[in-house]
Amino acid sequence: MVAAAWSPCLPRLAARTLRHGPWIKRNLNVQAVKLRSLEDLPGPSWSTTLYWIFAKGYSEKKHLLQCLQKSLYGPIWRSRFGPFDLVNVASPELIAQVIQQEGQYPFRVELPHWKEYRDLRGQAYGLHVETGLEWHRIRSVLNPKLLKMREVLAYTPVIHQVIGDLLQRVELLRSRSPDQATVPDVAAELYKFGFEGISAILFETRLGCLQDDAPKDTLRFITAVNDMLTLSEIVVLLPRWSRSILPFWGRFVQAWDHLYDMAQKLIDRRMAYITAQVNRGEPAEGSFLTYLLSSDRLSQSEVYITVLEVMLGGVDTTSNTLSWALYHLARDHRVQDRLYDEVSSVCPDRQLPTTDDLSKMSYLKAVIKETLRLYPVVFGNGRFVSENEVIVNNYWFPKKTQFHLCHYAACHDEAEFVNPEDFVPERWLSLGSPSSHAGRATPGFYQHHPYSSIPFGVGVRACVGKRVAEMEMHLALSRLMQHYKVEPEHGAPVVQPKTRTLLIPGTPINLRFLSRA
Ligand code: HEM
Repeated sequence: MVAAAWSPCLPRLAARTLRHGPWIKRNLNVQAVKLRSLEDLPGPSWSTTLYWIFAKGYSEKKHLLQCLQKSLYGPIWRSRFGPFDLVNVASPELIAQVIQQEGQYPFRVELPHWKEYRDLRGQAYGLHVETGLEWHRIRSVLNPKLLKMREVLAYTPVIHQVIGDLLQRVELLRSRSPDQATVPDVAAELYKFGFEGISAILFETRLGCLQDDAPKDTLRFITAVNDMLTLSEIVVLLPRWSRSILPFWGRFVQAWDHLYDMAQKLIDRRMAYITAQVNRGEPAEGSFLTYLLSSDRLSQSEVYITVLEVMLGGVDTTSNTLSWALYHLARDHRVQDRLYDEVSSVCPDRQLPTTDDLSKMSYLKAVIKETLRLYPVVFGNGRFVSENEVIVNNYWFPKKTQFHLCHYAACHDEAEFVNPEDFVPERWLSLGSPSSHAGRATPGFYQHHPYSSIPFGVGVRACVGKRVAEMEMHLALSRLMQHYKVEPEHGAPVVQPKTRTLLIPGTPINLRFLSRA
């Protein structure tokens, strides 16, 4: 129903009309309509935004600020804050219109503080800071190793090993808890899982993050990621002169230094190993890093920063999504039982799921999709359309307009999803499928606009780790279900999300893992 209203034609029409100024002809029988401009957009004043962020506590609830502003101004509005002048779009139709006009080399947002740090240290810019052809060059080196299904399948054995470590870790933590079942702060444990998993793929090295005596470097890395993401939001708002008085810039630089040092150390170690192999006349065996180092398409400095950035993309995202999935499964036994039935019928007797098996687990996939709809870890994304003028919703925008894609508001919209705050994986099953739930057959329940929930983004700039993330999450969740039934801790409070660059659990999630043996 909604999908039918979505017209891919507008951007094409827009592209043609732009050359003739801010006018658009809807069809041959209708007079040309004057397009509105940036100045015509509704939106809060500077002081209102400051009031919401600092007095009303939205600084850690930016996802809810999207919903509040959408309810006040409609699906498109302008907001100004610090150095930002944003056009916010918060409906699937308008998000689609922006993405379809993003140009050949889409650009998310300028990160002057990241760029400045890289300049300070003489490092390469990397995937997030580079633009245009340079970004494309790096991305085209990564895509074959991270987005081709055949390549991603090759990472399955090592991910199974890491999941084995996770299961042992859960056992250890249960055995230490007073009720022999509770694992405190599940997100922190899954963070170590995410870190170990992505390191095993990228550095071709096991770090041992899930061991009791995890290397100190690893723990320091985890703190540095947290510091860098938190400080990044602060540093970008502060004027340069404040750096000599306030501690934030110095701490931001220190956090990046830690991250870079560790990535460099791991890559150098692996490089020494590969060089020794080659010197012995043996073929260089390995996957991701060996490919990057031997392809000669990136400089050494680019390899350091690119691997680090891919790693940063791959830790918080999968771990938080898995944490929320377990949180809801623990609270909804109907969903958990159904998931367990699916996993145990496809893989009886705790057989290790293969990727073929995963393709038969539609409910498992629906659980992850629904988790990402309720908690899109990238709750708001950006498009800085620098090459083209853009028309969205009959507004004309000049080149260099910064758009904010309000994904959280879009995927929590009642017009798009019936009872949007409920966790209902059935929404994602096809209507006719035997596993769909007849009782949910509300009109529009199974039909969503294709841009209503796009947690990984869409198009050439979409998440480069999507396939790896899905593989990790599907394998980990199916194996956790084979071993445990999860329940909330007795008297556990409701956990609300908060924003810290990403959307994350606001308080620890403690769960009871009951053995299914
Ligand atoms: C639940 C898991 C994940 C979610 C929801 C997610 C989401 C996203 C989103 C929304 C973007 C921006 C896309 C755009 O601008 O259109 C992105 C970019 C990115 N993601 Fe992910 N991601 C996840 C996991 C991963 C993993 C596992 C990796 C690493 C293997 C990764 C690496 C990256 C990188 C490097 C970028 C930047 C790509 C570029 O700028 O070209 N992500 N991700």
